[in-house]
Amino acid sequence: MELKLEGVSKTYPNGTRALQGVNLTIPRGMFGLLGPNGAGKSTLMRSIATLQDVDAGAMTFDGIDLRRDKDRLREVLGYLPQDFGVYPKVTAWDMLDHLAQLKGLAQRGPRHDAVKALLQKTNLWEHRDRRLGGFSGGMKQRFGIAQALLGNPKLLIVDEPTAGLDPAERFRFHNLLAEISADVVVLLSTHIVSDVADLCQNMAILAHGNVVAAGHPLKLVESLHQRVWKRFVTHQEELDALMKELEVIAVRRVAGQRLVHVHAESAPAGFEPATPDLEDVYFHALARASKQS
Ligand SMILES: Nc1ncnc2c1ncn2[C@@H]1O[C@H](COP(=O)(O)OP(=O)(O)OP(=O)(O)O)[C@@H](O)[C@H]1O
Repeated sequence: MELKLEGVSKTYPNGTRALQGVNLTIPRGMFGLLGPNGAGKSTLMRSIATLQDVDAGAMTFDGIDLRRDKDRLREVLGYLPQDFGVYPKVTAWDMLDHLAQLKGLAQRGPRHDAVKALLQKTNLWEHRDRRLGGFSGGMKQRFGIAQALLGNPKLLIVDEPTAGLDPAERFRFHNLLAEISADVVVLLSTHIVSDVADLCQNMAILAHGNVVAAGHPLKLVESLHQRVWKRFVTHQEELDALMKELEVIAVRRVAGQRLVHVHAESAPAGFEPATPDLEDVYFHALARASKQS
């Protein structure tokens, strides 16, 4: 069971090339799709969710041709969109029950069993009679996952689900996704690097509609071993000079100071070795991509 994308391209009518020949193989488990704003993540998510058409390329999931058999894909798809809205005056139970009916769960008994199981799974059972308008951001996102899981999907797409969640809610949401991903393909789109570092067995980085890096997060980090160097800088002029001379991949704030990470085959003067992490992989891939474009 895998999702396969080959040469997927999409240009909007205004000429924006949102996807430029995307090739990806996405196996069972959590797959993280990282990219900055405008990289094309949502375009790709909506296209896989059969909500919009691509111009070229092939997309298949478990023997289903996504471009031809949209209805078959929808039967096995769960989708939590980026802008998931809820009816504020409706209770969690009533809303999920209604959505379950729309999903085709016609018989009351089995439907109620499914609704109950999903509210329990997402830790919302005790809040079932509360109106959705009173839910916190994290509770709304967990409700979003409950509705996406109706009908036991085999492919679950979640688009930027943790934006705006506090650390405790994010942690809870991560645990929920990790639990679900044992049985299904979960495609998580995000611009938060630590979401992918914490959760995903496989990942890709998208920039300007292109896949600029893909693989196992730890292997990608390993590929930068002894190639990332760090140094604190105090003055802007120092930083400007480094930017000109070296391949600066990130400037972070650490305890109020600026810490520069550069990519180089050996230590530049004044730099010491840094232990690379997924942020280095991400910024290095983006820097390489913007140089090439
Ligand atoms: N309906 C549209 N018409 C024209 N251009 C669009 C449309 N939707 C998206 N775009 C453009 O396509 C590119 C990719 O957008 P997309 O929303 O897929 O990126 P993203 O990676 O999901 O970014 P974000 O995190 O900001 O949602 C951007 O340049 C965006 O402005």
